[in-house]
Amino acid sequence: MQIKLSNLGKRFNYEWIFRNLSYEFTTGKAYAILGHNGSGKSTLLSILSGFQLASEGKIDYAVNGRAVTVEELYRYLSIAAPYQDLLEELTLEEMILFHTRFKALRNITPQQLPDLLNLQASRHKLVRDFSSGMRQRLKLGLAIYSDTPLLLLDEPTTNLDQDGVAWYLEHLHQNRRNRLVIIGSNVPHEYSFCEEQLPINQFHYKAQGRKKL
Ligand SMILES: Nc1ncnc2c1ncn2[C@@H]1O[C@H](COP(=O)(O)OP(=O)(O)OP(=O)(O)O)[C@@H](O)[C@H]1O
Repeated sequence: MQIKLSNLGKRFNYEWIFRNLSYEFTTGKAYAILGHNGSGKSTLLSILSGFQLASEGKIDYAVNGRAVTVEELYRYLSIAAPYQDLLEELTLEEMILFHTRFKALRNITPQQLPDLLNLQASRHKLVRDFSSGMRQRLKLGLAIYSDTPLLLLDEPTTNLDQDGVAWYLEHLHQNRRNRLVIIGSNVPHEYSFCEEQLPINQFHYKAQGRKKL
C-alpha cells in the first residue's frame, strides 16, 4: 500500500489547518502524525481515510502497484478513532459478526476475537454497557485484526489503563507486518516504535504574511 500526498491543504471556513503537505507513506512502515491538541492530526487521518475531502492538493493511493480510487479505499482500510461509533444495541459477539460481514479478519475466526481482546467474559454483554476502556479495546481489536493493508489509529490508547496499553503494543506488533500503519498521537508510548514521524505543525499556515509557521 502506498499513499502519496501532493501539496495537500485543508481549511475550515477561512482557517487553514495545514498547507503544502507533500509526503509519501509506504507499506511495511509505521508512521506517527504528531502535534499538539487542535494541530490537525485527526483532520489529516480523516482525509487519508476518505471520510473528509482536502481543500487543495491531491492524494494517490495504490495497492500492490495498482491505483485505487478513494471510493474503493474502504475495502483496504481499517480505522480506530475516538469519533467512530460502535453499534450499541449489539452484544460483543454480534458486533464482531456484524463487522466481519464487511471485513474479513486476519487468520483468526470471529469466535477467537473476544479471547484476543481479553473480553471473553463479556461475549454476551451489550456494547452500550461496556466501560470506556472496553470500548477502546473493541475498536482497536476490530481494526488491528481486520485483514486490511492500511491501518489508521487515532489516539489509540485513549481510555486504556497500563495493561490496555501493553495489550495494544503487543497486538499491533504482532499484526503490522506487510501493512501501512499510521497513528495520530501526542503520547510517546503510543508511537515510539514508529519508524517515521510527521509533525503536522511543520505544515501550519499563517494567513498574515502568507508564510508557513
Ligand atoms: N468540522 C470542523 N469545522 C471547523 N473546524 C474544525 C472542524 N474539524 C476540526 N476543526 C478544527 O481543525 C483544527 C484541527 O482539529 P483536529 O481535530 O484535526 O486536531 P487534532 O490535532 O486531532 O487535535 P487533538 O489532539 O485535540 O485530538 C482545530 O482547530 C479544530 O477546531
